[in-house]
Amino acid sequence: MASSASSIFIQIRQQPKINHVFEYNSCSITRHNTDIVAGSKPNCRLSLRSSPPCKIQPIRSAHRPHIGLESHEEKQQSLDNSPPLKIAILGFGNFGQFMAKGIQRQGHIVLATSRSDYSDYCRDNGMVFFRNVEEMCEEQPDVILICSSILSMESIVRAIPIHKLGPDTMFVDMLSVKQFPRNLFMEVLSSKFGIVCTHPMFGPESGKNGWGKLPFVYDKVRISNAVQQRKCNQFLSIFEKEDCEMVEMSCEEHDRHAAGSQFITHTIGRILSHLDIESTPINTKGYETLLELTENTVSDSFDLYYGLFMYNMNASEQIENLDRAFETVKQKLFGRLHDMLRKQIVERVPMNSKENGKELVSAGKSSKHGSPLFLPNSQDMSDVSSFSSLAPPKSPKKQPSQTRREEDSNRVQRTGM
Ligand SMILES: O=C(O)C(=O)C[C@]1(C(=O)O)C=C[C@@H](O)C=C1
Repeated sequence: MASSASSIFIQIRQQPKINHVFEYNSCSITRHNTDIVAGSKPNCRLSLRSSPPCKIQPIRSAHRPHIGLESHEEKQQSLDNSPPLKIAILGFGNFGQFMAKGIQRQGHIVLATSRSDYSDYCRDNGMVFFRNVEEMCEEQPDVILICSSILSMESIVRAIPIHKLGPDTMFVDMLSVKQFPRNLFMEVLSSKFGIVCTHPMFGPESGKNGWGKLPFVYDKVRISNAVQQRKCNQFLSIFEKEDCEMVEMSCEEHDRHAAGSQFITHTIGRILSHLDIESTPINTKGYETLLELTENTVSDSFDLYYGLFMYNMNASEQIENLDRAFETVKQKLFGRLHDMLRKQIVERVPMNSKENGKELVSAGKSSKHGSPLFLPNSQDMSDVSSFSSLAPPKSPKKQPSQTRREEDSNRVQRTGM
């Protein structure tokens, strides 16, 4: 049972070639080769009533789908002539709604369910909202599409009344990690169901101006027959037609790449957000990029970020890599300082002079030769944490004259270098 009575207005954008007529509670939905757009200016009006249970059925079909075609054109034509998919979205937050719009733009039927009630939104946008997943599954959707957060996927999938679904139902997820949903689907679903794991590498922010050229990753994990193949092709053609860059990739490979790219990006954005970086009157382009990155990152939920970490087995390694990289950069900086310091000591500071003491090496003081020395004193240097790997740790027993720098100086003196 659909949770709420809803009206859909169908507006046809161009003169269409009619391919199919669908019936929804005795109303016909005509599908055209061009767009079918739900909106407020109706060319025809449909009433979707909640009771008796809605059934969406093709009642006339111009062409039967033909699987196993040779040419790309033929395949595309066959897909265009196939009845639209009934795509049931589980998890209808910001991301689910964003995906639903694209799915609808490509002429497919969107059913949705979520913890929160989106019946008004769905009614206004020509989609059908179900307050519970049982009723949605009674509609026998072609595709069950998981758009939930990573953290809630398992409970959502386990709650699907699988016995109500038709054979050849395709399960698709759009989570930001891939091995976890694949393994879960394989564990929970019997072999008759098809599985495609996908990841649009964009979302409501990055895809707000269109999906063209944005990567869409997919892995056809299990396709058992021609009907599933057709549904899978039809589903993927949504993104092809939106001009996404289609990337077929295994779930393992995806997770490896995503940990080193998306997870690192979100981590840097979150680190920067803790610096409270703000716009200045003299922003460089690079800084503008950082500001934008920070803003985009923190506008995503922490759950998303935590999911990228917790459910991608490569993420911990990336955190460690990041830590090491930061240490390396610090050591490069302080190491250079150390070289400079040594040079100053070797070439310009009289080693046996009292001037070698704390007063002389303070910034701005002059050496015996009259040139200023801009070096921190030994105490300051040994306080710099990264420098400590270049100099031995401070020992309370040692006198200041016994720091590594001064030991070096003494060695230089002794060897006459
Ligand atoms: O566009 C946005 O709002 C996003 O945050 C998209 C974004 C990302 O850029 O990291 C977030 C989650 C998806 O997995 C893919 C991409």
